[in-house]
Amino acid sequence: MTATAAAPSTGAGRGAGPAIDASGITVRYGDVLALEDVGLTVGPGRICGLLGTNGSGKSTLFSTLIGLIRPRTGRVLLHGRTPDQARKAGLVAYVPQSERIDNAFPVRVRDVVMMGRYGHMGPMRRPRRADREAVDQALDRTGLTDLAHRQIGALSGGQRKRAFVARGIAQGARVFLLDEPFAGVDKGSEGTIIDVMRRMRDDGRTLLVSTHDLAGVGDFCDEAVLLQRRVIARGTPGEVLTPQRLAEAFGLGRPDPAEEA
Ligand SMILES: Nc1ncnc2c1ncn2[C@@H]1O[C@H](COP(=O)(O)OP(=O)(O)OP(=O)(O)O)[C@@H](O)[C@H]1O
Repeated sequence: MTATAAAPSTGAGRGAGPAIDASGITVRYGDVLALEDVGLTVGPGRICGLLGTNGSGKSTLFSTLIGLIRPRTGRVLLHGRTPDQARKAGLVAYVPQSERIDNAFPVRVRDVVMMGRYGHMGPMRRPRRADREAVDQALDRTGLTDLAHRQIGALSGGQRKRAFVARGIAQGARVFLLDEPFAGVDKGSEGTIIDVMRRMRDDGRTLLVSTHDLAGVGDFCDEAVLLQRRVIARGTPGEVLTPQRLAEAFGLGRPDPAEEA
């Protein structure tokens, strides 16, 4: 499946073309075909669920969207910019499954969120009032104001995820790529993360969220993509999460050495 063609644009707000526009993406790791002709278009202010079994290519797609992997074929535009341009402009934030943070590392939540402002500061990285205000707003948006002075290592997994989302908000990112935000968090934290995501969408930000939580997808996603090396289905959660399509995705999830060659 390929993406809807759209004229590149330089804007990053609502109504300025797709926030995420990828087409014809093929990625190989040696002999392993990880993504094949993948297309994805997500409009501004939308939450899109990225669904697929282990090994279906979700992390590879994230890495491609953020420019860490150069696809063999295909094209990615984020708000009309290449991944490198979008990253340099701070337009995109990637929240991986587990941040490599040493729990004993003495850094407060507020410091982590302030890191999102580094691109806005001079070489001395001395925060100005605008930086402090952006951090306060991001902490508020993610419900972390009361934990701002807590050590990052003293947070729960869900709170830590919110701290990294807050860093992206402070940075001014418009596109968020969230890799398994619910992994290892309890139901209460999951609800809080969903509230945060909805608020971000209401602010006009765009979220691509990989998840195994198929039951919850209809609750918080406007649209969904079912990935199994290729795009098997995309549309509303109701259109995508049909028993037949899920069976297809999970059936295709079994290794097929002949196809991987
Ligand atoms: N560095 C690598 N070298 C070789 N093969 C890789 C590499 N990274 C991923 N793969 C393979 O590419 C395919 C897609 O992997 P990817 O990590 O993108 O899947 P995923 O959907 O994110 O999986 P999970 O849900 O387990 O995180 C898999 O077959 C995987 O084994």
